[in-house]
Amino acid sequence: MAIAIHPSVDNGIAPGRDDFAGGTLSCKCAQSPVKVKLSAQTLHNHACGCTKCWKPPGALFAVIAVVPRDKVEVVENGDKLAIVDDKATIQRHACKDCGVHLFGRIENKDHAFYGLDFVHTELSKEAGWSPPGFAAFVSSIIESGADPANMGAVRSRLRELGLEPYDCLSPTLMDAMSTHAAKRSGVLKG
Ligand SMILES: N[C@@H](CCC(=O)N[C@@H](CSCO)C(=O)NCC(=O)O)C(=O)O
Ligand SMILES: [Zn+2]
Ligand SMILES: [Zn+2]
Repeated sequence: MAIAIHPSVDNGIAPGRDDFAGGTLSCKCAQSPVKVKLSAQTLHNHACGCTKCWKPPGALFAVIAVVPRDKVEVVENGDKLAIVDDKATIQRHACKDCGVHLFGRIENKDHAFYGLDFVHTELSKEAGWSPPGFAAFVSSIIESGADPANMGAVRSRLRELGLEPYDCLSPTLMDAMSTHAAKRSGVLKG
């Protein structure tokens, strides 16, 4: 049996829709779920193996994308949200009852990704979200208890799904972070 990565990718990855303009995320509470409206398509969707991103029960990876923060609006039951760790770079706003993360926000204005919120589009009923394109922080699954001896098989399965595995972010995103740092230090002009 193939290694289960995440329920939204294990049976094939649904394609995105070019004209897709957003949808509503709901937490897992049967009563009074928290709802967050996203008024844009997401970007840079990826599987993430880090210990901090929310994963559904049994999943090895989270699936997480970004969306401009001004396109994110809490529309129902926002009083149930609390920040998981206010010292983290990404402040994850989670439902206090079911534990689902509705959005993760960077408040540091100097961060390369300031202005983008992190979201899990599997929490929406709408179809057409951008599909995940790579896997980040793959080695980090060991920090959540995955068997180090199984990492070859995990990386093979990710490649089979078209999710190139990296142990940090993708080269595109790492280049964006380093470009931001080089501009801030003055090494790069412009
Ligand atoms: N080994 C650590 C890595 C955690 C980590 O650096 N996670 C990244 C990616 S999260 C979305 O892709 C990150 O930027 N974290 C900042 C934060 O979470 O605040 C681990 O697994 O914990
Ligand atoms: Zn909830
Ligand atoms: Zn993560």
